Amino acid sequence: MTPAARHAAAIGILDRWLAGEAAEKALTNWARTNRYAGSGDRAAIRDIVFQSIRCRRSFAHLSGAETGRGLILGALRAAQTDPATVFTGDRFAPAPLTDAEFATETALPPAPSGNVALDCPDWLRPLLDRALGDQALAVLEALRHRAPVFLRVNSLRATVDQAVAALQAEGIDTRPAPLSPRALEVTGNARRVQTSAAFAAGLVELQDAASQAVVDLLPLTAGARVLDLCAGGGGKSLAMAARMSLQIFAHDIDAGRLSDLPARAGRAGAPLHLLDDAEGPERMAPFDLVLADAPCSGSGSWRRAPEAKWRLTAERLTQLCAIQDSILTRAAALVAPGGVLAYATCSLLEDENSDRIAAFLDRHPDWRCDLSRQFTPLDGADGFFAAILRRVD
Ligand SMILES: C[S@@+](CC[C@H](N)C(=O)[O-])C[C@H]1O[C@@H](n2cnc3c(N)ncnc32)[C@H](O)[C@@H]1O
Repeated sequence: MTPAARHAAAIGILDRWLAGEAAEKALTNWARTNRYAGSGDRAAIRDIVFQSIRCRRSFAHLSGAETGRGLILGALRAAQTDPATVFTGDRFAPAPLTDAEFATETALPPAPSGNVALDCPDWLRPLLDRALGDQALAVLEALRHRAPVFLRVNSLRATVDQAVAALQAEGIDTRPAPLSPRALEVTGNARRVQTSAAFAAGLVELQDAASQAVVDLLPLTAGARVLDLCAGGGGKSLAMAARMSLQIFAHDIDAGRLSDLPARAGRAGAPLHLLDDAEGPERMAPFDLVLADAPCSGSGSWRRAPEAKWRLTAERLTQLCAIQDSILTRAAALVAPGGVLAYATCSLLEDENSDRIAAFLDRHPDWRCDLSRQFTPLDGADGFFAAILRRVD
């Protein structure tokens, strides 16, 4: 496909996204009905679509229209690319600019500023300012760009040097990521990772470096009984299993979220025990450490999942905070005397992080917070929060 044809495809997909369809679904549907597109085309279209979603507000401003066409016209203007090279009207390319679109071409709107330039919903800005202080602008700017791809070297299968060499032999370049000793940033051929022999053999897992750093903070001791209460895909369970020999129990309110975990654990050589509803966490309690990696706004990972930035509402945030409070209360009751409750989110907002810990400590005066840490994209990876809580004897 020509670059213009890829942009034409992105316009159609963005229109469907703006009409309410999830971006992944719109991309999949497009690929199903356009089977001539190769993997390189699909990847390029996906990049155009996701970058337009990240920068929805500033791109729409630059074209004066929040439509698929408007977002792509704004993207081209932001990149200082002549729109006429894409809006050619050739076969498979977008139609030439209309008179109205061309008018904004000759009299460009003023450069975006403030929250428009930062692609930040207005209502969220005070919350981000409160959480991030003078780093807010730099973090918001970072969230306008694509995230790096990180791997975790699975020490149950390989040393870091062995994994780097195996990846290199398959043409995948990496460099150490400073946030965690087993984290690698992929610097070349990231798209080959999931089909590589190194991945199939369990040498590496895809996992954000800050997510790995959160697991590094957990005060684990060999042989401990550990519950991953909100295990989801199991990324943190697998990372804990790779740190040392533990009895790990993985649970999620949505059992479907755990469905890939047995295969992932098998590939990684990580012994995990999945807890279904019948064999629930309460029946298997107490645990030496309970990790509550709670559902959240995902504001720390808006580079990877930018739709969430525009979907989040104040009402949804209030609901999430209530869910986080109830998960913390439930988790605390599962911890053995002298044990640890670890709380984590991939959020940048204090509302979901230190405020939830403060509210928990108000409700549970017999607990104290030993440590808390906020990671932001300025640390090099996704935004994450972690707090380590202990019951006071
Ligand atoms: C942030 S994700 C977990 C990510 C996962 N720990 C990882 O590292 O890959 C949050 C998970 O919490 C689950 N969840 C939501 N409410 C829950 C609850 N009340 N109890 C347990 N899990 C819950 C969701 O289904 C979701 O899978």
